[in-house]
Amino acid sequence: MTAFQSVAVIGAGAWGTALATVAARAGREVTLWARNAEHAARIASSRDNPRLPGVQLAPEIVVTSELALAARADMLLIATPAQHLRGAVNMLASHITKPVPVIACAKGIEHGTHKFMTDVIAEAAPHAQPAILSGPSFADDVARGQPTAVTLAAKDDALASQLVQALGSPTFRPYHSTDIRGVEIGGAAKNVLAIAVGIAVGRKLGASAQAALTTRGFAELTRLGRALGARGETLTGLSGLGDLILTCASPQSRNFALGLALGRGEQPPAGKLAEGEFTAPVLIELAASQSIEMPVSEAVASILSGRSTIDAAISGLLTRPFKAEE
Ligand SMILES: NC(=O)C1=CN([C@@H]2O[C@H](COP(=O)(O)OP(=O)(O)OC[C@H]3O[C@@H](n4cnc5c(N)ncnc54)[C@H](O)[C@@H]3O)[C@@H](O)[C@H]2O)C=CC1
Ligand SMILES: O=C(CO)COP(=O)(O)O
Repeated sequence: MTAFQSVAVIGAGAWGTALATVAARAGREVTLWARNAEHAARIASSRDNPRLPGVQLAPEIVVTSELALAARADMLLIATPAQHLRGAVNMLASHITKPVPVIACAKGIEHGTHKFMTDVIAEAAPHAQPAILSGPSFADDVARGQPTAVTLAAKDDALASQLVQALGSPTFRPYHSTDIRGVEIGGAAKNVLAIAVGIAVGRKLGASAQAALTTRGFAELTRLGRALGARGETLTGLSGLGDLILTCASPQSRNFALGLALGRGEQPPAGKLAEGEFTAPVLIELAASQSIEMPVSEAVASILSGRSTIDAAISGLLTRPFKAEE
């Protein structure tokens, strides 16, 4: 018997919808909250969500736009885009009057503050018990019940374990951890690096370049992680290397797809959230504040901001001084 019988998912996009399905599969009572009443009513009656086409919502999932209803749950999953997480938690804060696990499911770093998602939760809802869920998991795969494994971290290991018990099932396997920061860094940085790799593939630089860029991307993710106190096993685990491998290898990733389009000189896919676009500038600010070199992420940020052309950025990376591998 789990301590967390009911689950509310805040944000009814692709990931929120997939996570609602996960929680229902694990036997929880599930509420999926959409901020738009019309959108909620449409999903509630059609049992599908245009953000996750072809996936039928289990009949027992309650879809609502009433925040008070969702906020009653034993645990809350926040599945908005990273830059909207504070707004969502601010709305919930007055309902969180006792310790309740609030799990960040977004991947990113807040603009302006350089804060990671669990820090934003702690600040916006002081009674919340912040946790983070991240790892190689496309919403579509997860919702269809394809096997996936992720990391779920909370400050308290016993709590992280209980949350894993509440959400886990044979096809969705969370591994518990207390390395919150390590999990957050992997999820945020891999999106930026996936844009870089997508650009290289779009420019037809070859499979060897794809492997080299992914690996050097991992080296810079690790450098930042170490500087911010992340554990090595987290960085090489599901939420670090695992998610980087997935996202840097598949056009199913919206970040990779954005890079691919840029590399080919095409228009990026419309209406698709690519978090790396928002994370890139804040990631390099954060790295600079720690005196950490992140040349691949820096190249992505300069291309996205128009400070550099793709060809100049590639040439800049290829003509860096030779150095020891680290
Ligand atoms: N789609 C995926 O495969 C995965 C996505 N994620 C992460 O989940 C987060 C959300 O991504 P998706 O669901 O894919 O994006 P999406 O674009 O499909 O959906 C985002 C949803 O958030 C809602 N939203 C925006 N601001 C809100 C607010 N203030 N309050 C409540 N709802 C709000 C939007 O209406 C939309 O329904 C991102 O950080 C992404 O990196 C993580 C793992 C997998
Ligand atoms: O985070 C994800 C997979 O783990 C989803 O990747 P994209 O946001 O690039 O689609």
